Amino acid sequence: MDLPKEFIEKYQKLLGDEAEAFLASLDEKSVIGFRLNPLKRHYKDVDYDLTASVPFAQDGFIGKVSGRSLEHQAGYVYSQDLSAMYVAAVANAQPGDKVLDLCAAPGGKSTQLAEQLNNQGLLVSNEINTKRAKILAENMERIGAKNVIITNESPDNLAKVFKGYFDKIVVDAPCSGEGMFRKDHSAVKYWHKDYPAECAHRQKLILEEAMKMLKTGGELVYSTCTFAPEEDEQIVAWLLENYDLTLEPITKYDGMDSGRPEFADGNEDLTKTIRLMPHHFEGEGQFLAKLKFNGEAVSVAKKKAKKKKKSKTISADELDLWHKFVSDFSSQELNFADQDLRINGDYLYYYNKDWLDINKLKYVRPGLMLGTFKKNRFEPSYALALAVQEAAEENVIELSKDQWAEYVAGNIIFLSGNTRKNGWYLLRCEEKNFAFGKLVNGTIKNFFPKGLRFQA
Ligand SMILES: C[S@@+](CC[C@H](N)C(=O)[O-])C[C@H]1O[C@@H](n2cnc3c(N)ncnc32)[C@H](O)[C@@H]1O
Repeated sequence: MDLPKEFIEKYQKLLGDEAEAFLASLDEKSVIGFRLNPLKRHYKDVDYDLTASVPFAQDGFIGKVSGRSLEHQAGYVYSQDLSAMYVAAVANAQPGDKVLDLCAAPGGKSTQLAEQLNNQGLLVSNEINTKRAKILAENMERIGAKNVIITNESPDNLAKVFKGYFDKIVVDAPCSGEGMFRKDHSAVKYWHKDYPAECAHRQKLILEEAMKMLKTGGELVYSTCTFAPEEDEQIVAWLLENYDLTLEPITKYDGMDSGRPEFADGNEDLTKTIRLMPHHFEGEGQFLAKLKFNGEAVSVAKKKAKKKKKSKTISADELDLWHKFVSDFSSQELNFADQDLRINGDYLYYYNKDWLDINKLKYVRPGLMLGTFKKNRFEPSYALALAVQEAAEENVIELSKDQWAEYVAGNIIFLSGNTRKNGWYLLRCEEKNFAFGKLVNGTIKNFFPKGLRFQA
C-alpha cells in the first residue's frame, strides 16, 4: 500500500522500534467476523461454522457471512470486524438501560447494543447523515428489536431533548480512519497531516453534546478507528480535564494494547484505555475508552405533563383495525398497550408512553413500525415480521429455501393443495421468520419491501 510519507514518519517517531512491524501489518489481511443475534428464535440454528468463537464478544465468531443468505435477511447474523465488536461489548448495556448510540450508521454497535438490551429499556440510535441513517434503519429493522428509536439529528439538537437522560452513551466518532487503511486502501487518499487535528476538533464538539445527555453515574464509551493520538489518548485527556469523569478499566484480551500516556499528557490512567494495533491484534485498528460520569447532569429531561402541540393520535377505526389484526394473528408479542400506539402519517408504531417526546427531532423510525393503514385495512410491516418471534402455528406458513428465494426476489408463491384460509401469515423458512405474506386463494401475494428485494 502507498502510505503518505508524513504518515510513515509520524508513526516511526511515535512507535520507534515497533514502527516497522506496524507499517508492514497494514498490508496484511485482517480476520473477518460476524455476530449472531440472540433476539431471534433458535438463534444459533444457522448454516455457518460456529467453531471459532470470539472470546471477548458474546455471540461473536470468526468467519464470513453472505449478505444474500437467509440468515442475513432474517437478521440472524451481522457481519462485523472483530475490533469493532469489542466496543459495544465494553459498553455492556443492561436490559432496562437507556442507551444512546450517537454516531450509529451503518449500525454495527447499535445492533449489538439492541441485542444486549433484550427488548427492555431504550436504544436511541442516531445518525447525522440522512442517507446513512436510512441504511442504519434497514440494518436495525432486520435485528428485530422492539425498543429502538432511530433519529437523524445533529448531536446538539438531540441534546436539547435528551438532557441528562442516558445511562450509557456510545460515541463511535467520525475519525481519520487510519485503522481502516488495510481493509479499504482507498481511505488513504483522504489522509493529510492535519486531518487528525481537524477530526479531533469535531470529536470535541460531538463529545460536548454527548456529555449533556449523560446521567450522573452514567458511562460514556468513546471509540475511534484511528491510531492518531490527537483523536485517541489526547481526546480522553481533554475529557478528563474538562468533565468530572473517571476512566474505567477495560479487560485486555490477547493482543490488545494499553493506551499510551506518553501520547497525551502523561496521565498514567490512560493505560486503562485500549489500542487495537494491527501488528498485535487480528482485527482492524481501534481505540476505546470507557469513562464514568461522577458530575451533576446538566438537567434532567422529564416527560412534559401537557403537550403543547398534540400529535395525531390513533382513531377509533384504526384502533379497531389493529385489534382485529391482533385477534386474528395469535402472538403474545403483539399485546402492546393502546396508549403505546402512535400514528405517523399512515404508519402505526409502537412507542412506549414513558419515552420522551421526539416530535421536535428528525427521525427515521419513531419506534417499532407495526404496519400501515390503507383505506379500510391494516397491512403488517416487514419490521414487525422480523420483530415477532413466536406465533400460533395457524398463523405461520413454512416455506422451502427455494420459495424463500422466490419471495425475497419479489415473486408470488403458489401453495399447492392449499387448505388455509385467506389472510396474513408470518412466513418462515428453516425456523426463521422472514416476512409477512398475504394468502389469497392459495397464492401468497408478495409484500417484501420493493427497495430490499434481491436475488439470493
Ligand atoms: C465511525 S462511523 C460510525 C460507525 C457505527 N458506529 C457502526 O458501528 O456501524 C461515524 C459516524 O459518525 C457520523 N458523523 C459525522 N459527522 C458527525 C457529527 N458532526 N456528529 C455526529 N455524527 C457524525 C458519520 O456520518 C458516521 O456515520
